[in-house]
Amino acid sequence: MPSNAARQDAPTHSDGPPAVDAEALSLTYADGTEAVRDVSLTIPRGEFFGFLGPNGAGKTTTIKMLATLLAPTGGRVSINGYDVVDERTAVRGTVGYMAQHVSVDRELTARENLQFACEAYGVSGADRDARIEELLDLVDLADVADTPAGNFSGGMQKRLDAATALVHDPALVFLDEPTTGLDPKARNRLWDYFERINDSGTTIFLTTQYLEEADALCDRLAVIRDGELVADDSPDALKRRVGGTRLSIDVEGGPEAAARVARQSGVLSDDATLDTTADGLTVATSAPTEDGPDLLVALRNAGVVVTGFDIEEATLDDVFLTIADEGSSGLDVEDPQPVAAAGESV
Ligand SMILES: Nc1ncnc2c1ncn2[C@@H]1O[C@H](COP(=O)(O)OP(=O)(O)OP(=O)(O)O)[C@@H](O)[C@H]1O
Repeated sequence: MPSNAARQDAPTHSDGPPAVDAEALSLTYADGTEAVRDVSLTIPRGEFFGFLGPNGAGKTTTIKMLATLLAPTGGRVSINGYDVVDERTAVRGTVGYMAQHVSVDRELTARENLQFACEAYGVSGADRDARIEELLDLVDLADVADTPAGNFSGGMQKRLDAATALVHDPALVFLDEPTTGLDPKARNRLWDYFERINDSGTTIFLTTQYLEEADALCDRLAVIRDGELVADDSPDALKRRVGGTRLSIDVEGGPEAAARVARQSGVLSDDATLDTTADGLTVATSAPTEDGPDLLVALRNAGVVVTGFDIEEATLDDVFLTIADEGSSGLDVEDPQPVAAAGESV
């Protein structure tokens, strides 16, 4: 499985204008739905960027504005240096778009699908054949280049679909939930492929339902909720902001006494947050190696019998749940709730 750590050497291609430079971007539909509100976002060239959010949050509306398929009703955005309203054609020449639903022609072979895409994007002459062979190799379809796409598995069709979005060698490619419905093996192969195109310098703007996918691939993530950006950071920084590490402590006789000891002992660090479970306590903390042992000692000294102890790293699921639980201000809160305040609700 790919990892962010392994990919830190990927080129960033920071020369030239950013891939995406949006300022107060907004879109209100004709029926009054404010789908996107005041989104400001800069994505440097070469970044592998993930765009996450619950259903109806405004992801597709945002992508459509960036790809010039919808005109913003407020704000401005330039793509690879071109304005999406005033320089639409130029923007389109620099972006590729892989929609959620496969759009390959099942009657045509893999090579014919790519030839068709070349015609659509105006790729011609000697360049065209070389580009097609290069893409067939890149997505591991060279051996089946002359097989109709209708005979391909779902994963192979997705790889072909992704290749068709790249025939004109775009600087930026939008991948809208590209692995939805694929089995884990097919998903992993597609991940390899996305990493390869990113390593070759293409900026990637990915939306996905799979947080594990975002975690594995993306240098940076933004989260949109109710049309507004509520987070924009690296996957690791987002996890730290929802508590970093969680201690889970099971006790005998219900959680109330343990929660009282934890609250009154004063051993937990200032940024720790305390919650109760059916079997005991959870403590979200950025200092697990101090808070864990100190709390266990305090509990033992107070006569609370500990029956289980576990340490879990925060995941992107926790980031997502925090947003769902706390509303749009969830991840804007830099300082988590202090222990004393959390204790009031115990
Ligand atoms: N053509 C439209 N007219 C009016 N409202 C729309 C239109 N398209 C989308 N919306 C609304 O705009 C909001 C954002 O929708 P959008 O499709 O951008 O969200 P999304 O994050 O892509 O959701 P999903 O993950 O379900 O695809 C939603 O409230 C949706 O109902």
